[in-house]
Amino acid sequence: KTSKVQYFNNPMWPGEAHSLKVEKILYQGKSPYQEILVFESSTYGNVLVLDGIVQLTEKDECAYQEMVTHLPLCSIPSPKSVLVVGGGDGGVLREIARHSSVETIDICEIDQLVIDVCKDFFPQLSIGFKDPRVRLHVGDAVDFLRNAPEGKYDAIIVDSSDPIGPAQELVEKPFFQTIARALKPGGVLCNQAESMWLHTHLIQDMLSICRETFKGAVHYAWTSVPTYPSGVIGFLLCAKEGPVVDFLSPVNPIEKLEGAMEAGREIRFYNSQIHRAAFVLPTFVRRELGSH
Ligand SMILES: NCCCN[C@H]1CC[C@H](N)CC1
Repeated sequence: KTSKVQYFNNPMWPGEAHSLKVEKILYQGKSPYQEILVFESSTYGNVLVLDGIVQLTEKDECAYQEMVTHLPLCSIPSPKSVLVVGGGDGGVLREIARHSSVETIDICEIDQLVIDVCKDFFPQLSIGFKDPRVRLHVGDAVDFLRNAPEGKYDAIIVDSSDPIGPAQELVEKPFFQTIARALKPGGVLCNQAESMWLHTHLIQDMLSICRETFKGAVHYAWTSVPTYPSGVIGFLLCAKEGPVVDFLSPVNPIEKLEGAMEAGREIRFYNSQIHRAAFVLPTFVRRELGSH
């Protein structure tokens, strides 16, 4: 009756696969950048797949979108201008909207079709585009950041897919240098940074690039996302030199946020304790990443 969809038999995670039971295929298409699939799963709600890689499911997207957003934004006193790279599903925008100190939210997403498809099939995420502070730029973030004014943003969130498709350039040093230039002194970057079980070499490379590029704190953090390969995903938190940022003690705790309900849904995953816990690393990771 219903087929199983195998994912992750992909060069990013050789030798492993993860299946989700498919109730119904809702959309299949191809943009100039990637293949796009949306299906209704039997236990995780609707699922978004790009080039055969699960990007999000309705059931567990809260873990990723809330952590990738609140780890940086709760680490600085009063974020005003924020940039999202990628994030075309709108979930990160929904989370940023909870921060009433934020005045402008720029988003640079390369694929208009992802935005359109998510508006049709993921209303709980695309609600993020409704916030009046959001300014959408459809195009390549490498160009966008190269042309961005110096010192414009308090926070930049790179909500990218994996570096084997359109997101390949987003893990290279020149890109991080344009991010550092676009941040205010003491500004912060949060970058999607793959799994500690699968990609410590890639994480090491990104960490050394970030330690050279950002003179403030640089930390790896992680969280649980059951439908991502190995069930966990990481984040790189980087601070530009300037007012000191201590990622491990949130100065702007989420509990204070009055905007919680404005985003059309209360917080489901993030809290101040899980913020601190995210930076606690297993021994093999500290050894392999040269724990700082
Ligand atoms: N905004 C949806 C999350 C996009 N982030 C990536 C999805 C694919 C994963 N392998 C890595 C994170």
